[in-house]
Amino acid sequence: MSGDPILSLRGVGKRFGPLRALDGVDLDVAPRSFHGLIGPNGSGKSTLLRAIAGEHLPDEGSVSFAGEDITTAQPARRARAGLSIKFQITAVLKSLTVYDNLLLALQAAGAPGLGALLLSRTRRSLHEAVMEQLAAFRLAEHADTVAANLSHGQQQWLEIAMALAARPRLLLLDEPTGGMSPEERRATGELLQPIREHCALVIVEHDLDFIKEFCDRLTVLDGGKVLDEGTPAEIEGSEKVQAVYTRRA
Ligand SMILES: Nc1ncnc2c1ncn2[C@@H]1O[C@H](COP(=O)(O)OP(=O)(O)OP(=O)(O)O)[C@@H](O)[C@H]1O
Repeated sequence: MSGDPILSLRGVGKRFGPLRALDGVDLDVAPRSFHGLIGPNGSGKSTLLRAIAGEHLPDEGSVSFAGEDITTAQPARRARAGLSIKFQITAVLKSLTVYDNLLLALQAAGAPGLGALLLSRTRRSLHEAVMEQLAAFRLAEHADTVAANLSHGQQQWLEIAMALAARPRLLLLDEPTGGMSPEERRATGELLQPIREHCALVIVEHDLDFIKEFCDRLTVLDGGKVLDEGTPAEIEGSEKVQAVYTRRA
């Protein structure tokens, strides 16, 4: 990898009782690169993402982000350092409009306390940023739509737009295309491309065709260990990986 990685994991382990969900995982993610985590069900992908996010602290090993050791840092400190997460569990407030959801995310990113929402001056000063971000995720024409009335795919895009509100240097996505139509899935790949200008991405996905199209590198987990790592072409040609997927198919 040329230059220092933005994210670096060494020997990360996580147990749940007797189960070793992660076992000696190493991972390096270059700045502004897209890195996919793949592997069979139960191989540890979500647990690894949660260890990076700070939702589960690892029992062993280290996690460093932008040169800072964040192995045991609270999620808020990770966010301040420039790490943002969108998980499968929705963060969208469904009774609010699309516009107000994104406004809240921008205010939470820039100003402490939600009371600022009541200040119309704050709303005005953020209007351009809200509309720009909505346009980037094909949601501008739905600004006044109540979030509950969006399609499933549009709700996912709104969540991603919200997770990007703080201009993070690394975004973590856990199966963002789950439940999407093929067209929404393709569009998601396109909508994520421009974030490369300022942000790296670590993404968990089951859809191999989707992930190999737009990730620079892939890490394959199996039984909590790294089975292989490489470019999508290298992983596609990996006999170890093929053996695991054939075994589970
Ligand atoms: N909070 C928890 N408590 C106990 N066991 C857990 C917990 N979270 C995950 N596990 C177990 O750890 C292992 C790895 O789970 P994880 O969800 O990380 O896998 P995954 O690769 O993301 O799977 P999937 O593709 O099905 O989402 C599984 O055996 C799972 O049952």
